Amino acid sequence: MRTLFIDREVLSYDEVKKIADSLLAQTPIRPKLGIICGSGLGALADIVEDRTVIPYEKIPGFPVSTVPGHEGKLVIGKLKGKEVVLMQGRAHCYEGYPPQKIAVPVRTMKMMGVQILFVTCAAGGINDSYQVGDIMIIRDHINLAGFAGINPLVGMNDNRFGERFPPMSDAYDRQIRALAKAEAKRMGLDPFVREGVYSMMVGPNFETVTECRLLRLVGADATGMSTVPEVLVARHCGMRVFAMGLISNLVISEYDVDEKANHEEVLETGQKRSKDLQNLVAAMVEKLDLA
Ligand SMILES: O=P(O)(O)O[C@@H]1C[C@H](O)[C@@H](CO)O1
Ligand SMILES: Nc1nc2[nH]cnc2c(=O)[nH]1
Repeated sequence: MRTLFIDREVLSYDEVKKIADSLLAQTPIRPKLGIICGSGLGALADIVEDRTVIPYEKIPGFPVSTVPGHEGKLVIGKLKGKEVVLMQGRAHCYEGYPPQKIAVPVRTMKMMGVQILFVTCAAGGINDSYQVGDIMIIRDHINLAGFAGINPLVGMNDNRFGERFPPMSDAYDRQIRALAKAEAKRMGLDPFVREGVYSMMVGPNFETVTECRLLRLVGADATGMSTVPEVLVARHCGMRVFAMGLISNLVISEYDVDEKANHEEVLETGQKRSKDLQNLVAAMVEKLDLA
């Protein structure tokens, strides 16, 4: 097969299948739902029962998280009686991983039987009406990293994973977003729940003031350093996707002010909102049809 330079990071269909089979051999659970926990949001794993926990280091081919707030464990078990596989933390491109490597856990989940993927992240609020602690249901994204060629689908395409040119106009499942809004309302969380557009920069630095202003101009409501590669790969392999970002901080969009974005605030906000996120995810999972 002709190789592009990134192909050394692309695990083949058979290699991913091998990882999935070895994980399934360690548990009686057959997950249909996958969940990825963003920065400081790993407490979602606390509501998973009957669990098998496998550190990413023990899974050959998995990218290992290196940043605080990402435990780096795969948790397989039951949530509200439904069989799930949850990633307690993720790896990011800014840690030095090519996006093709970020794709590995998502494709592994698909081969384990996952049909629906929930993705969570921490994000900086750009929309003027957003406040720290808001939960933004992601309606669409802007793949700014993709504008610079950083896209996990770049490289030879194996049609067994998915088609060469996947559409992305319907990336975020309308029905599941409606379910999230309905459940948030029922639980009285609606004053904090928004729906908006997420933009992905690679990071690891937070944005400059002018970058924030640019992002606002192009229609982004919140910005982060993850989620998009996972969503692209999940849609490529035919999963339904739901994603939400916790507005962990507000971006700095005024020149010459003293405030600065920082990772400590991101983790603190995650802790404060962790119960609400757990409850919202649990309520949604209870109602999801995972036949
Ligand atoms: O994994 P997520 O996207 O939740 O993490 C965000 C982006 C950076 O990793 C970190 C910055 O504080 O939070
Ligand atoms: N790029 C970016 N990522 C974040 N993750 C959490 N907050 C932020 C932010 O303000 N900017």
